[in-house]
Amino acid sequence: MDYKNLDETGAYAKLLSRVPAGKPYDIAPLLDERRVASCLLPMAGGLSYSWAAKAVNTPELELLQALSDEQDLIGKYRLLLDGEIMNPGEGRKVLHHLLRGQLGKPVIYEGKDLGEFYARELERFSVFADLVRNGKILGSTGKSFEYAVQIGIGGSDLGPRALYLALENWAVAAGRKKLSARFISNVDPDDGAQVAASVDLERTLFILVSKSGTTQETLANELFIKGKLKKAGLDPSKHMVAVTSETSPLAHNPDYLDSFYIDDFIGGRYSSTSAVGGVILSLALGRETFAELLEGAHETDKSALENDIMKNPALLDALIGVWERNFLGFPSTAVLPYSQALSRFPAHLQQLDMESNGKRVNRRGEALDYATGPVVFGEPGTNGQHSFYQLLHQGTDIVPLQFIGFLESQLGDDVEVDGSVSQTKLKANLAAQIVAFAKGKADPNGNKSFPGGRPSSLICGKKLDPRALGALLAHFENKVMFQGFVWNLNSFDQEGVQLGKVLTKQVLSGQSGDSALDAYSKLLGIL
Ligand SMILES: O=P(O)(O)OC[C@H]1O[C@H](O)[C@H](O)[C@@H](O)[C@@H]1O
Repeated sequence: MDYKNLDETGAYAKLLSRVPAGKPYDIAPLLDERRVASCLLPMAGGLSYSWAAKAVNTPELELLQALSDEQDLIGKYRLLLDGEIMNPGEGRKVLHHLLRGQLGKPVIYEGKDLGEFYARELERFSVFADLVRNGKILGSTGKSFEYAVQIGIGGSDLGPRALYLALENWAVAAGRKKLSARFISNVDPDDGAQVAASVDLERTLFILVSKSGTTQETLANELFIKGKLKKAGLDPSKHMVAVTSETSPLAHNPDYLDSFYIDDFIGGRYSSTSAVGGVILSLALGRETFAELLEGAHETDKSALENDIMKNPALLDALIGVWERNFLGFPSTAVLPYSQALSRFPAHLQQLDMESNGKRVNRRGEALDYATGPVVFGEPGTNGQHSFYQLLHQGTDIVPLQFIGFLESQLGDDVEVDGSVSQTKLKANLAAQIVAFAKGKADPNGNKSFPGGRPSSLICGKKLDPRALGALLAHFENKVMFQGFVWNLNSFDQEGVQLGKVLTKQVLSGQSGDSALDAYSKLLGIL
C-alpha cells in the first residue's frame, strides 16, 4: 500500500486552485429547494446526510473523489478490516469494526480467531446482563441490583456515557430500562463521592473499566468505592465486575464477580461497541438494545466500503471536512445535536476526533506541512443558541457546523404552546439556524449584519433509537478514520497524553527535578 502525504497527491494542487481568491466561498446562492432535495444521501439506521449547506460543489466534489481514489481510502479501510497493522506506532491491528460483524477476512492472531473471541465475550456479558436484570444474580445482602455504575475514564467513559444518555429515555418508552446507570470518571474525589451518595450501595453493581488496567484515576476510584462498600458492610467481590484486556493487571482476578475482555486491538475511543460500552448498556437497557446498536453500526461500516463518495456518507463527510480544513482553512468544527439525549455525544466525538487526528507528524513520524484534525466542540441545540452561537454567526472565524436532528422525540411527551408542540419548535430552530448561517442577513448597521457563508451539514432521522445511534456512532468513527488516511496519520495511537502522566508521577513521587514543577506543586499545596 502506498502511503502519501496529502500535499504529495495530484488532487492537492488542483483543490488549492479551487479556493476563491480573497473572499469566502459564497454558499448563499447555492442553497435553494433543488439543492436541499438533491444533496441528500441515505445512511444506515434510517438516517440521512444532508450536505446542501456545505461550501462545496461539483468541481470540488470531483477532485475530492480523485483524492479519495489517489489515497486509496477504501483500500486502506479494507486492509484495516482484514487485520493489517494499521496502528504502526504501537504495532497493532485496529479491529473495532469486527466487534459488530465481519466485513473482511477472518482475523487470526496467535492462533485465535478474534471475531469469534469478540462474539464470545458479547454473548458472555449479554447472558450476565440477563441474569442481573432477572434477579438471578444478587448483591452480597441478597438484594437485586437497581444501579450500574461505570468506573472508567477517557474511552472507558465518554462513549458509554454518551450512548447510555442517548438511549435512556428511548428505553423507558420501550419498557426496556431496568437499571439506572451512573458514571465515575474523574480522580477528583468529589466525583466518586457524589455518585456513591446518589445510589443505594446494596443494590449497586460497579463496572470497573480499564483497557490497560493501569489508569491512575480508575484505580484510585476503584479503591475509593471498595472502601465505601466495605464500610457499608458489603462484599466488594459481589458488587464489582471488570472490563479489561486479557493482558492487563486487572485480568483473571477472582475478586471480581465476573470479568469481560477486550484486547489491544480495540482502541479506547473506539471501544464503545465492545464490552466497554456493552456491559453497562446491556445491564441498564437490555441486551437487545445493545444488539440493535451493533446492527446499526455494522450497517454503517458496510456502507463505508463504497468507493463512490456520492454513495458513502462517511467518506463524503470526511472529504468535505478535509476541503474545509486544508483548503478553506477552517480550524475548528462544532457538533450541534438538536436532541437533549445527545448531550454528551459532542464530548465523545471530541475524544474520538482530537485524540485520533490531533497529530503533527505522519504515520512514519515525519513532520507535516499541512493542517490535520480540527478542534471539535459542541452542545445540544437549542441550548447552544443561547450561548456560543453569537461567535458562530458573527465572529471572525468560520466554524463548519455538524447538525443532528430527529423528526420525533423519544418519549412523545409534549406540550402545545402558541400553536406548536416543543418538538416542532426544536426542529424549526434547527431549520432556521442552517439557513441563517448559510445566507446571513445584510444590514446597514454592521453590528446587526450577518455575513452568512457559514457551512453546515445535517444528519437527520425519524427517532433516536438504538439502530440510529449505532449508525451515528460508526459514521463518525469512519469519518475520522478516512480523514486520518487522507492526512497520512496514525489515527490509532495517542502519544500526546503521555508527558503529562509522567510529570504527574514525578510530582507525586516528590522527585520532580524541575523548578517550575516544584513551584506549581507548592502553589497547589502538594509540596
Ligand atoms: O481504558 P484505559 O486503559 O483505562 O484508558 C483510558 C484512557 O486513558 C488514556 O490516557 C487515553 O488517553 C485514552 O485513549 C484512554 O481511553
